[in-house]
Amino acid sequence: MRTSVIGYPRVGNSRELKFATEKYFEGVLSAAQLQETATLLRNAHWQAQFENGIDFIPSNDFSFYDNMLDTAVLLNVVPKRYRDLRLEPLTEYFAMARGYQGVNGDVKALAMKKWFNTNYHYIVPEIEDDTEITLAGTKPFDEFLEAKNLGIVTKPVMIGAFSFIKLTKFTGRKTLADFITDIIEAYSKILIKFNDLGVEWIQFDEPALVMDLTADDIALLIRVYSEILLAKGGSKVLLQTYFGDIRDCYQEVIALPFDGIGLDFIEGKKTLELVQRFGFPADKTLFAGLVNGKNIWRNHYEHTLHILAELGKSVPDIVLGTSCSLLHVPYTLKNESSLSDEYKKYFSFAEEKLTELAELKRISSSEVPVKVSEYIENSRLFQASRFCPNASVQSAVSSLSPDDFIRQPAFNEREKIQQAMLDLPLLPTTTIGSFPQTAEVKANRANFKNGKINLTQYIKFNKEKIAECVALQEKIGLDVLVHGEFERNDMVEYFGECLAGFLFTEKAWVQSYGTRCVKPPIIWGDISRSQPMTVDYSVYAQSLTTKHMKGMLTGPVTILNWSFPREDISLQDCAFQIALALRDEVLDLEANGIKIIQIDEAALREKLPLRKSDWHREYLDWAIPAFRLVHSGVKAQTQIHTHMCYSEFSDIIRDIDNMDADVITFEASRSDLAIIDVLNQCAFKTKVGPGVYDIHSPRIPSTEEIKAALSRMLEKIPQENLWVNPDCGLKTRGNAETVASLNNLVAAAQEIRRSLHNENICNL
Ligand SMILES: Nc1nc2c(c(=O)[nH]1)N[C@@H](CNc1ccc(C(=O)N[C@@H](CCC(=O)N[C@@H](CCC(=O)N[C@@H](CCC(=O)O)C(=O)O)C(=O)O)C(=O)O)cc1)CN2
Ligand code: MET
Ligand SMILES: [Zn+2]
Repeated sequence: MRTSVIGYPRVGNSRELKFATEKYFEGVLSAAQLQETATLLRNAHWQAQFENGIDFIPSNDFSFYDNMLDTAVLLNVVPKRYRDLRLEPLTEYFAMARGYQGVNGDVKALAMKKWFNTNYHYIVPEIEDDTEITLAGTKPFDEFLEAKNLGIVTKPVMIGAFSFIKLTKFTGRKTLADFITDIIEAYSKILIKFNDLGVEWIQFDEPALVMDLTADDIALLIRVYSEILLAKGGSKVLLQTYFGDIRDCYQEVIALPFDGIGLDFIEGKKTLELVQRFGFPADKTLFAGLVNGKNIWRNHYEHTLHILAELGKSVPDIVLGTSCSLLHVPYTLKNESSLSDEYKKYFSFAEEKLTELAELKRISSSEVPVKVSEYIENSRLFQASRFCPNASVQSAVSSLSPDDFIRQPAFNEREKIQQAMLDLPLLPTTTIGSFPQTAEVKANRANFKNGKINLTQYIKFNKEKIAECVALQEKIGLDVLVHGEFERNDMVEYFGECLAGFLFTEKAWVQSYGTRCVKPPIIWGDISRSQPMTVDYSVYAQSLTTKHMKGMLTGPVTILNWSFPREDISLQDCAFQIALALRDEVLDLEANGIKIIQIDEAALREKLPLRKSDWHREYLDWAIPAFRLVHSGVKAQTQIHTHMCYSEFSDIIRDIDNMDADVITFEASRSDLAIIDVLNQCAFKTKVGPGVYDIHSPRIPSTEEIKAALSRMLEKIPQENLWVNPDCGLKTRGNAETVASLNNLVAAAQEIRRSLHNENICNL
């Protein structure tokens, strides 16, 4: 049996790519130096896979920012506004990813969206009417040759044409029909080029096939591949799917002239059934995704070998692989020196997953698999229960009643009470919570962790930063203030560290977007709160100002979705455990005089099942109640805010309203305010702060630009319901651009307020 990896992490075992790229952005490293780091990383990643005897090692999975963006650039899908900047190729590439503000012009970044149900984000390509789609680059070919020169034969991977089309925006009058021939031709040229290079296998990633597909989608899939595959020559083509099963197109896919088909047996609930029911062609290779590419738990060999045996009954040629790219897991447990082996033996990061593939290959080739020592050792891990339960947490969850999920009084009644109590101006201005996590803020935390400073010194520094931040916000003229989140490494990891039931890693970084990484905590046991987590800092911040200070918490669904969850209890139970812990925190904040409390549910949309039929039953029916459980105990006077990143929620807008928050802020600027129409159509009751500028870019928005955004919002949103705020937290930004942007935001709000005031008087 052979083994395959769909994709490998690229940020570097010690985040080398992140640091090099950020230094390149600062002008400290040259493009050539950045390229050198990239080369070293690619080599190291191929080497690690080679040493584990992986038979199908990916190339072209490397990216300086994102693979969708790479594909767009390769296909010449570069919008005119970036081409007009006349920049060097690498600078133009980063201008699309992050925006550009410099001597050559001022252009916003392309939109960024969640990559299916992961915390990774991709750049949304834009095809304009005059876009000339053609093969315009050499990256996949160069990287194949680079590996070949090291003596490693790789399987180049590309985002497949179907997924590329589905995730790309057509911005002009023309539609897909006007471009399809060119897209097919460009992909055909890619195949011809691979064929010329003597590539044995090419992998086309088609995760979009696990979504609900229409008849038109299926027709498109068939057309695209019937034509592209005519060009494959001697090379073999693997159609790789992941993040679910391909129930809507399985029969069509197996009838197409692919040489291999990659299926996900982890998230694909129906994958095994599909293969058994409809069969698998004898002339094709099945790439069976059985080593989980998303979780960090050891693979259960007995289970995996059982599925392989089942498949073996009807499929002659099977390659064992990962269920998706390993991009979504950290590099290696070898970096973890504090975590005890008692825990570590249950975990498997990317490198350990390579070992698992190697071990499974060895075991399955043995005469008596159950006698192989690795098999025996693995079985032992799964025999005993490893969790130590917390009876009081479990009983609190099981005794929840429907009333615990309902806040009283109803929205309309408390809206009036809050209006009188809070005395806010029209179009109140606020921020999402975090202020820049500057080098000194990170260094303070690093020094405390390394024992260079003590707890008192650590807290003193954070309080000084809070005081500066409050003074700054007052100077800028914001209405509702925040403490700035200087004590938080990350909005999820911080709460994980405060709550019982979580485990932590030191270096287990996973890429989220561009150079930004997260270190998801691991849920090990039942979750509980042993002491207040945010009250001291919030109360201190409130003591410095007469304006309202927002308490700031991360919601239960987001904490769960951005952690590595345990797999022995349901996600619902886990979310309710977290919700109960946060509920106590909310009540403590309220009891200590905090009048506005924000409970971020940044990741609520992320784990919405990819298929509509699963949305409510499998997810929303517990996720929305988990949020409600956190805030249902507060008084009418207390205003509950929530925040969601990426406003891809038009299709679940009712559920969002049903979270029953008083105010929601969300990302809107980078997706062109598209959500505003939806809010209007569905008579959304919650007050809204659609972000007026993009914080993922260092670009400073002008006052005029923000005023234009607000004017557009006011066409659809009643003025008394509108808040003014950036898209998301400011932690990734620098101080200078933050102050400039917020000054413009407040100026824009004040000007619009004045014109509304005059209008309101005229209307009297
Ligand atoms: N979990 C999560 N997912 C999310 C978001 C989020 O905020 N959190 N936001 C959305 C966008 N995604 C984002 C993901 C990461 C970051 C981000 O800023 N990450 C930071 C790391 C944040 C962090 O954990 N910082 C730690 C560790 C900092 C660090 O690198 N320390 C150095 C040493 C200290 C120094 O730099 O001086 C080290 O460990 O080597 C801290 O501050 O304590 C980064 O990549 O740079 C932002 C947005 C969606 N998904
Ligand atoms: C990714 S959502 C971020 C919310 C958080 N309160 C912050 O401002 O950083
Ligand atoms: Zn956000």
